[in-house]
Amino acid sequence: MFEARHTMEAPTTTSADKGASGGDDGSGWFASRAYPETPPSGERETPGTTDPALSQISVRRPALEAGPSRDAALIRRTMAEVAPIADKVTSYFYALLFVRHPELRSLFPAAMDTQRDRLLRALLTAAEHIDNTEVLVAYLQNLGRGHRKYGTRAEHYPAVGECLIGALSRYVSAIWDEETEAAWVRAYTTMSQVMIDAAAADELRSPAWWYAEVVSHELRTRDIAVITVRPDQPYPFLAGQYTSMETPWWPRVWRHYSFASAPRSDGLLTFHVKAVPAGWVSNALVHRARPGDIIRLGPPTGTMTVDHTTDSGLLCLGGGTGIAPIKALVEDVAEHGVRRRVEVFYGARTGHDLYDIDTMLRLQHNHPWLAVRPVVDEQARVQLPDAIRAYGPWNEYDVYLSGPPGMIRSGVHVLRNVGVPSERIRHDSVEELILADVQGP
Ligand SMILES: NC(=O)C1=CN([C@@H]2O[C@H](COP(=O)(O)OP(=O)(O)OC[C@H]3O[C@@H](n4cnc5c(N)ncnc54)[C@H](O)[C@@H]3O)[C@@H](O)[C@H]2O)C=CC1
Repeated sequence: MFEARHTMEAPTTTSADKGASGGDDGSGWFASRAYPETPPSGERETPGTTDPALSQISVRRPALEAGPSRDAALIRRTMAEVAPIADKVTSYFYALLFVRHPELRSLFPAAMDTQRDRLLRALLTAAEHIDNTEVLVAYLQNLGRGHRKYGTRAEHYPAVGECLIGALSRYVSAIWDEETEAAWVRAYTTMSQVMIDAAAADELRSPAWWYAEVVSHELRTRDIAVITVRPDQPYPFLAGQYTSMETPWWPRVWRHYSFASAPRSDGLLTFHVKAVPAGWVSNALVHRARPGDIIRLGPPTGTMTVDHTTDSGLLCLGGGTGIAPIKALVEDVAEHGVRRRVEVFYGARTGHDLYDIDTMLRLQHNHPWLAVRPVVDEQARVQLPDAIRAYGPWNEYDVYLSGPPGMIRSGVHVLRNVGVPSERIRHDSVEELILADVQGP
């Protein structure tokens, strides 16, 4: 069996679960420029610190030239080789991990099918942005914070890194050489350090997860429920963000749901859940959950939030349960009290599937700046994104897309077509959405 020739460096900050201090400074990444102190819009976090442990990391990080680096090229080449055989590589990786480190098995769900996609997605995303310090560091920090709820600790990262390199070297042996391995060791060490630091910093300000009690459960259609929960402690978030949820029936299986309301004074959180075929978590939430049940919530995440520094109009497209965060955004605009035009196109397959239309029409009734336009597939001659062509112009609007991945893709296409600049278009990652509805085996 392959043994990594380079030893994984031990993390430089102490474990996230030991109350270590740490910051979110991602300086010293592949490029020479420093990571900016202000995170991308919507990210709520404290600026980077000058923790001595971190300056130590900067020194130890690879000092590479700005621009596309040799390491980045080698990593991209590996990932291009891995892509067509991703399933095999990830299966082998987990086999290696659980044989060498059986104590880590309990951190993962009993059924590993969906987990496999997650590792690969994380790697592909990291490889894709390896030359874009800002995007990559923000992504990894988020990943590090999100890993706290799994019970991940700093000392787990070297084990994962060794098995990852073991799996890669075995399956891309044709191009694997010492230089490639050294590039992976450097990249993984740096990436895991960003995650560890972000987790440690997050530990100082918020719990790894929240317990929440279901306080109401309303079946709106045969397969859609509106569920309201009360977290056991304050849960700060922004309208337009989403969270991860674990039910008592499927331990360690987490699924993403958007907040369907802006933050409320009573602290309650509402979600719209559609039971998808073989979707374990969604079926449990729709058909099994009842008031009194206790679920777990991960931290809030996502950047599909309203920029309150401008008064541009908002164009919102919500397809199916994708209307949930759109409703939260409308409430957010209403609470800020600034008169700005908000146009919502709400798409569904049938009139019956417009399960939240009464709420949206009530909001329209109360707010003269809001227009809500239902688009029902079986009545409209065009699909949701195309429906916006009959209105506009939209090039001065900030646009929010929320719904199935196909709708997001075609929505971006239509919007670009009608002249909306890409920097004005916001939506959650399509990959996240695909994972949100992941099927069981
Ligand atoms: N529950 C939640 O909090 C959230 C859910 N989502 C995602 O929204 C989706 C909702 O699923 P369903 O309610 O079953 O929606 P659905 O599949 O019934 O689609 C809703 C509407 O979106 C439009 N649409 C769908 N596919 C399209 C395509 N390829 N091109 C153009 N328009 C298209 C159509 O107008 C359709 O009626 C899921 O993928 C879910 O992950 C997104 C954000 C939040």
